[in-house]
Amino acid sequence: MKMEIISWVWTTGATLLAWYFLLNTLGRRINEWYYDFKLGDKHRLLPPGDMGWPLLGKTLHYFKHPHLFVHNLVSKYGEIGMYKTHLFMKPTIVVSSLEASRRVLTDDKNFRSSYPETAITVVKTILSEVSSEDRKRFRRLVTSPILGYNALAMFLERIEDIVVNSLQRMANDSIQHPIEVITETKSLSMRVILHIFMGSKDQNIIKQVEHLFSDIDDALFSWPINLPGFSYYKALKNRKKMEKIVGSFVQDRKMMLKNGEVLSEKKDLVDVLLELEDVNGRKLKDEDIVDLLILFLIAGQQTTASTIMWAMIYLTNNPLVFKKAKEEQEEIMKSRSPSQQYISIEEIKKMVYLSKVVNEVLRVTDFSFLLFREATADVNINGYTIPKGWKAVILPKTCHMSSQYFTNPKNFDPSRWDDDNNNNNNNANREAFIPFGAGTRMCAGRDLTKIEMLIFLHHFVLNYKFEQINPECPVSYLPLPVPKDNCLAKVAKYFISLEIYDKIMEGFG
Ligand code: HEM
Repeated sequence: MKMEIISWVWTTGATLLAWYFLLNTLGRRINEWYYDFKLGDKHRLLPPGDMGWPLLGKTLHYFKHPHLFVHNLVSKYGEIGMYKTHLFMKPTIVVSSLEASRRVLTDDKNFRSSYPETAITVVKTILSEVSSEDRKRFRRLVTSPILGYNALAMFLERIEDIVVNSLQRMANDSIQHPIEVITETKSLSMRVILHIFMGSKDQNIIKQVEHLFSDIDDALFSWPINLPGFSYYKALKNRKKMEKIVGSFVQDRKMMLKNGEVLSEKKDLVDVLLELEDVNGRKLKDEDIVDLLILFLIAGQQTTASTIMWAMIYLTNNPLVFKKAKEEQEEIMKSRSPSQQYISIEEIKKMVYLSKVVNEVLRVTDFSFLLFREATADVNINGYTIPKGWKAVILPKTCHMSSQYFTNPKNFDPSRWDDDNNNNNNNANREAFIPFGAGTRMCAGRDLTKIEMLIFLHHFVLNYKFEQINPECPVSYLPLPVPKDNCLAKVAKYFISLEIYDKIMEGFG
């Protein structure tokens, strides 16, 4: 009897295991067979890769660890630069080589922007809706107030006030308890965008928008389920409320502009947008302005917040870099006239070393968001085909961490950006530096981000110290890379005196 039971357990176990392997192998092949069949002979020109399970594809692998997902494809199939897979319910080619990435990002004829459904519905950007030629002209118009250091000069004082208040608040709060740095930098970057857009006069609206926005942002890459309890549902509801609030704000502004109540030197971005006209004398519609604000917030808040937080971490962990950056800022302060209160554009241009720090932080930060395109025709790159209707996705970090383009890519070394770089250990290929994308869709907020970071780091290296409570804390990568404890840390101002500073640090030790 005992022998029979043992034999039964063995047989059942072995049968289950065999079924598991059979189903696993078959299940994973079904997607592949389905697309091979659909493409006919063309499937022979697909790059190698793994299509994963039907519907789900490899989406969960991407969510688990975006860089590891791409890294695993490269390790398994070799450095061929393109791999087939299935993400967000669509057949997809992951593009990893610099040449292929640039080709996809800059070829507007054969590729269109194509983000997952949730992102498109939540953002609803007018920038995607207009045709290619109109888009270029329109984009130039609406982004001109925030592109270029000279255009941004009118917002410098405002940005600096927000930065100074934010650092001061971090230091004040740190006296009581450690703070979550990412929460602070998110609030900072949101305030910068809202103040630039709406001005500081409308604190009440800014507070309401800030509150509603956090749920919109969270739902960007969620499942598109529009039912109570799901984040997508909440995001759409909040978006509607936000449209109402910002819509009535835009109406008021229109009235003020009409009555000449807005002084030209006190203009906010919304005033500039309200006055814009295209070549045919057409003005932006109110709802376009609301869409643009939401687009700027979504595209700019978390990205900048995360980069500022990582800049604090990298500078603190690299004391020699910190010292060099501080010396440069001290030099700038020495040559400033006593009556000058705010950082000027000329001073920003003198922050040469700090700009290299910003570049290096942007290079090493683990941004995990993919840039999504869809092929509008069959496209051949290096002998492989991206079939019409398939997505092509790019993870800029793959180029940034490739030793082909950056020697010792894991080293944090701003001097790799020196113009006369003789440092053979740490070199940089500028062509491969694509944190803001490339082509006609390149980030519209890149100059704003750089200026915001330079102003922040100027004050940070001159006046503050920062210490993480859990420096070894693991990182979560989506939607953006942040230590899992939200970067719990203490921030202290130098001039409290080092003695008091040490006491604060001891208190948290
Ligand atoms: C560290 C900060 C930032 C990073 C890494 C970043 C990155 C990017 C990237 C990679 C793209 C290209 C997307 C694509 O090709 O599909 C993009 C687009 C965009 N970004 Fe940023 N961004 C940052 C900050 C900002 C800020 C502060 C703003 C505005 C306030 C902004 C506004 C935009 C807009 C409007 C687009 C869409 C442009 C278009 O479709 O024409 N970004 N960003």
